[in-house]
Amino acid sequence: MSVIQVKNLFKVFGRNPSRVFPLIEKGMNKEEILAKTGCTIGVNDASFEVQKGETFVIMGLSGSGKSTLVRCLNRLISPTRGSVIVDDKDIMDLDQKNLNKLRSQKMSMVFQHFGLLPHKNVLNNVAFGLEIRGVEKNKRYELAEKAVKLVGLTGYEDSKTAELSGGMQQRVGLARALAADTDIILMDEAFSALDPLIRTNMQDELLELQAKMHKTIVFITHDLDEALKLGDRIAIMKDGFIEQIGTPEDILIAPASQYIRDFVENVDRSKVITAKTVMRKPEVIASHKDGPAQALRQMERSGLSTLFVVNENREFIGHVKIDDAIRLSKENKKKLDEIIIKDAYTSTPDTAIAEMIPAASETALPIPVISEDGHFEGIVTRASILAAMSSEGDNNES
Ligand SMILES: Nc1ncnc2c1ncn2[C@@H]1O[C@H](COP(=O)(O)OP(=O)(O)OP(=O)(O)O)[C@@H](O)[C@H]1O
Repeated sequence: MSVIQVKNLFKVFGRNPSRVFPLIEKGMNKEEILAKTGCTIGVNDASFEVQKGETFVIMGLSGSGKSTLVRCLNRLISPTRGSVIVDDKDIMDLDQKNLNKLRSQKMSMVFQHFGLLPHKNVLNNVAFGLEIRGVEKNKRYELAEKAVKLVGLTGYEDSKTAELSGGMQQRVGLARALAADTDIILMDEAFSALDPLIRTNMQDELLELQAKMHKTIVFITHDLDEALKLGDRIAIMKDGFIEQIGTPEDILIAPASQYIRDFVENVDRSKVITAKTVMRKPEVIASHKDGPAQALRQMERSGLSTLFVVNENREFIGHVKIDDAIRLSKENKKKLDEIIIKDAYTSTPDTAIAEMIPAASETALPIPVISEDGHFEGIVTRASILAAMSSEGDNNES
């Protein structure tokens, strides 16, 4: 279910912005339009939807339009054209009162430079948004304390925010958004001012929090690694345009333009590409009801020395080796059960292929991919991992 829908959104800065549209239609670019009219295109025809519970990252270099776009979502910046629908309401139709309500109850925002009140202590900063909303005192401190705990700041409630490190100040900013308990959180370069190590910690914590809370997050960053790590989907912007929207894997595997291809060239693909993308259906599998003779016939026919075994619900049971099947068949045993090896390495569809590399190298066997409910989804081979890791596997002509 989409909670934010952005349709053909434009933001043009400067006087009389409407004169820019015929020039855009003529195909003039941002620089030409700036030279001719003095107007700057901040966002150029952006359209996308953000799904409930999704972390949607907007990524691009400095000046590409990310901040402008995210500020159009809560009308901190007024779009020149287009619409932003939040929960079925066009935010352009809201009066000031309802707009304030949207910002305090529906979409909170975490800023790069924290936006805290330096003379107030941590708890009061976190409770501040609730105070504005008129939440009764006991309740707002209860909610604020809960949020402080969530971001790991217990014990610092009485500290002045100005005395805290950058990382801790950003935790306060995040706690404030969490205390407000809005469904949507907009995060504008929220981790960009932090030292690398603290930044990585904050990213990990956001992922952990998000796994529990399932907020809808729009996260702005100029950092590709951060985008790939946090985003369920990523929109990459250039000169106000959205060049591509896709999952991290989509963007690495099928970059939509040369610009994106150049951008992602040096990314460690093995950390982003998952088993789901490289797996294929196993052509030959055995049923747990088969006997050793049947399994041996399957192996001979397909030239395999190992078979994966499933039950009648296609749940993965284990694998059977040819030597064991021969032994069992010589002993005239009827059931595979006693030679099924159950503790082989398996993967889930969401496992990054980087994690599978040691197992793939060690066993040289395909790795079974098992869904959460135990179903045998497919196999990943060493060759498919290697192919996915090299950009040779890309599906493009150039
Ligand atoms: N108030 C403004 N008046 C005029 N031009 C503006 C204004 N705000 C932004 N712009 C221009 O709009 C374009 C997009 O800027 P924006 O700040 O959204 O980019 P960004 O991708 O967020 O960059 P950064 O990461 O540097 O903040 C830029 O060309 C910028 O110069």
